[in-house]
Amino acid sequence: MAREMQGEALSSLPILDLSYADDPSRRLILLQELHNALFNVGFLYIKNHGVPLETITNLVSRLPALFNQGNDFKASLSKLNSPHFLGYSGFAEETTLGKKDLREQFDLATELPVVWQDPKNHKATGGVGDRDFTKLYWRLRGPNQWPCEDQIPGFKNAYLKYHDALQALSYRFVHLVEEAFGIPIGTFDNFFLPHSTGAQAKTREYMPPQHRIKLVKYPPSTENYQGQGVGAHKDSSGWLTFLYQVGREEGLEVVSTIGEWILAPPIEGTFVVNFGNAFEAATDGAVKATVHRVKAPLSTSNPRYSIPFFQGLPLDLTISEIRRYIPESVRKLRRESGALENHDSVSTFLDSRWDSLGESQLRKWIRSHEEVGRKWYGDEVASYYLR
Ligand SMILES: O=C(O)CCC(=O)C(=O)O
Ligand SMILES: [Fe+2]
Repeated sequence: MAREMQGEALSSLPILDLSYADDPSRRLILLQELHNALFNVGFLYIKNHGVPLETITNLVSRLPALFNQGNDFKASLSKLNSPHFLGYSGFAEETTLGKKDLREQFDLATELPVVWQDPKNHKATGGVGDRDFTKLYWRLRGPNQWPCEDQIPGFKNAYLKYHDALQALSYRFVHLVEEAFGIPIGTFDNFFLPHSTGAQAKTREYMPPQHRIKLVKYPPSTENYQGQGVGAHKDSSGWLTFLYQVGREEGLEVVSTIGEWILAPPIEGTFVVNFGNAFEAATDGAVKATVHRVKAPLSTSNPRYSIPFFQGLPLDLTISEIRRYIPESVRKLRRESGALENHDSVSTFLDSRWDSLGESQLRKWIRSHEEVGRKWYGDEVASYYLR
């Protein structure tokens, strides 16, 4: 409790109590706070979110053992084994803004089979209905690489439970966003749920998406300066992000509305929620994908662990399709407050080549893991996306 109060005092970001959603006398307060967080801040905490503490602890308690495994274990789960960019990437292997990110990570996702069809073996119309599974971006979808059960006992089960709880939370949260947008609850269900009856007439059926979860470790710095855990960025892996910050190690910072870095410290019992590039693009910038970064822990600190859940979208969905669901009353909020920011990552969606989520995701993954991209997609494809 003391910790929670300290955190709340430290952070100037809004903390929304999701239990208000079930209380008719307070629901409106929650929706007003959400409206403010969506359109004026772009970053928020949620508490009383309904994810059982045990579900979180079961996964979190296995992180030290997972990251303490030796190089052979980590190499056996390397992302290089996976055309889906799922698996381990080592310390300082990623760069943001031209600098190494001082973190290591396991990328996991919704456990799903491969759907991609190799055009060499299938006709180009080899999809189901109007879906063409020979499109290269479908190759992003596929199963996880799992550690051996005897090496990290209970890991797979703990991960799957955590995934399902976060998926459910994310869908529930999207319903609140719909309400805050003033559109019927369930409008976006078509994107997430199989055979949903959706609140609006369907344009077409989508395949429920694959969500991504990163398990991240930021070790204490070995030098006397504080390096970059991850450089300033907007999230590009999904629609909404639900971040769990483990323990008490601070480091996450967010750009405020007046352009200053503010701390987003861990607050017990909360998730941090923020919005990805696709969300910013779909709302014409009315809801911003807020820039954030993580400072590496000091040499005297403990390691910092975090678990971002990136809510996915169907790969064959386009930003123009999503825009059709966003009312003018929402989109004009941005236009009233100024011009669209010229961020490459958001304006990417304004280029018709990357308009589909699949194209933009394939581009993003190849650009951040070039070696994996070249290995599984070939030099010609990699060069196309790296241009
Ligand atoms: O580790 C964190 O707290 C944030 C990580 C993050 O922003 C990301 O991986 O996109
Ligand atoms: Fe992020």
